[in-house]
Amino acid sequence: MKQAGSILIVDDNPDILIAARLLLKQHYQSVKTTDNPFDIEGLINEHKTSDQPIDVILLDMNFSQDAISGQEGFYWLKKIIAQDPSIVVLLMTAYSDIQLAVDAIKAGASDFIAKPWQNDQLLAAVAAAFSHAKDKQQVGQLTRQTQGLSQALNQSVGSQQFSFLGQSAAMKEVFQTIEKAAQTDANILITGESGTGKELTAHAIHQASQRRDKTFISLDMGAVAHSLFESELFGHKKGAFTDAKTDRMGKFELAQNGSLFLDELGNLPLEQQAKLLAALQNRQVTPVGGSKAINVDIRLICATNDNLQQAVSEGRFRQDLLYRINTVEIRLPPLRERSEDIPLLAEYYLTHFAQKYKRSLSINPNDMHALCAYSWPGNVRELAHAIERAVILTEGELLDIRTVVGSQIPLAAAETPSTLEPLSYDTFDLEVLEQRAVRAALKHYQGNVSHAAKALGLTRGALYRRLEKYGL
Ligand SMILES: Nc1ncnc2c1ncn2[C@@H]1O[C@H](COP(=O)(O)OP(=O)(O)OP(=O)(O)O)[C@@H](O)[C@H]1O
Repeated sequence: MKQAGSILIVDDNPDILIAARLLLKQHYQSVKTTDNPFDIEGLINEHKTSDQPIDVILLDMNFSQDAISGQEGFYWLKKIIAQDPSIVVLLMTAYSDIQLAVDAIKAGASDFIAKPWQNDQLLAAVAAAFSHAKDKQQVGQLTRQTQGLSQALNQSVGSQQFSFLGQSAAMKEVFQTIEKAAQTDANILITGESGTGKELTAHAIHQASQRRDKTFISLDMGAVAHSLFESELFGHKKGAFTDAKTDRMGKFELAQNGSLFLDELGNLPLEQQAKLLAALQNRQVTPVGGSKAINVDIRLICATNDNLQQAVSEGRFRQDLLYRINTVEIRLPPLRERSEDIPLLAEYYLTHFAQKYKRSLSINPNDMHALCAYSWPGNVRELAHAIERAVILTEGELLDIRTVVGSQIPLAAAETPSTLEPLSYDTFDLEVLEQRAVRAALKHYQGNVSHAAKALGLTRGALYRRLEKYGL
């Protein structure tokens, strides 16, 4: 059986080309020949975009008639190495000269063959060249992976990992789903408003999975220029576009055997959505400017604060891609719907930032109620930032909540239901009055369903049913 691999033979003597080709063709899948060294560059490029990039070149050292210095061989050898350092070059000359051989190897050739050759000698030299080529390709692949990983690492320095906390029923359900889904290789879609902890959830899934010892790679689609999506996801080959100075691995390859987290997925343009879908279906990616598909084994975790179902109905997102990525969906509730978590989070971030800024601070219980009553439109991120700001600005030992979100927090509001707007009695229709009470409570508690429900003497579920009933 022929071995996979591609050889190019360059010699100005047609007899040599025919003899070498006939011999090597019996052993290798692709053997090309040329008598003109000026063709080399074009042939390398042509093969790069086909399925069989050239692995080994057998290169004559002298092309002009009677030339014996070998200088031409050295010239073309250097050009080949500059164009594609992963190609292995075997030099050939009719003038066996030990000094030439040493110089050729110093200049980057893998070996040297004297013409006329013994067939078994040539075959042994070519086999060694192929094994050298394989090593070089692996080293190149590992170098690119290391470069990509250190780049990804640099990007994540600064984005500190916090504990993932929650004691509300909603968050307990989220934690349970994470545990269950992490055991499988299912694609997971995390939805939720900004700052609700989607990125923390993605890390938690990776950590709870069998892939925890492999890489976790994330890509913020919101921060990538449209023209670069494909290259960021699938990588690119050198020269694929103006700025592609070297081969570069995409995030799929970097996440090989690990987890790939695509944040802000709703930003992906339709054209790239089709390519992402194909990559997920085939479990293969093809770098931009390349032709060889690479097998990938990743768990995909996506996050969005967009409503993707609505994006589908508006034609901004592909239905088939949505089906592919949301095998399991985890919805992170906004903080205002789980105010039971606020004391835990506030204490956690207070301890963290007090330690960071070397302060000793506590929160007044009344102020904790105020924090719970506030609607936190920026969710946990806003709460964490607010606590940090307050730790920095507070002068005494009690955290100064006013500095946290200024006048936005209705201090002690949770304790003064008398401040609710009075109901008007132009009717005694209980349904109308109930509707007004619901509206007033929601307005007063700035949309915080838990607090409004408590003030109305309802469970949250009962309040939700009324919201639905009255179309609120
Ligand atoms: N349950 C939680 N426990 C502790 N910290 C949390 C929790 N949820 C979120 N945070 C903190 O809030 C900040 C925002 O979280 P994260 O980046 O995961 O949110 P996100 O939903 O991905 O936001 P965005 O959509 O804006 O990217 C982070 O500092 C994170 O540590």
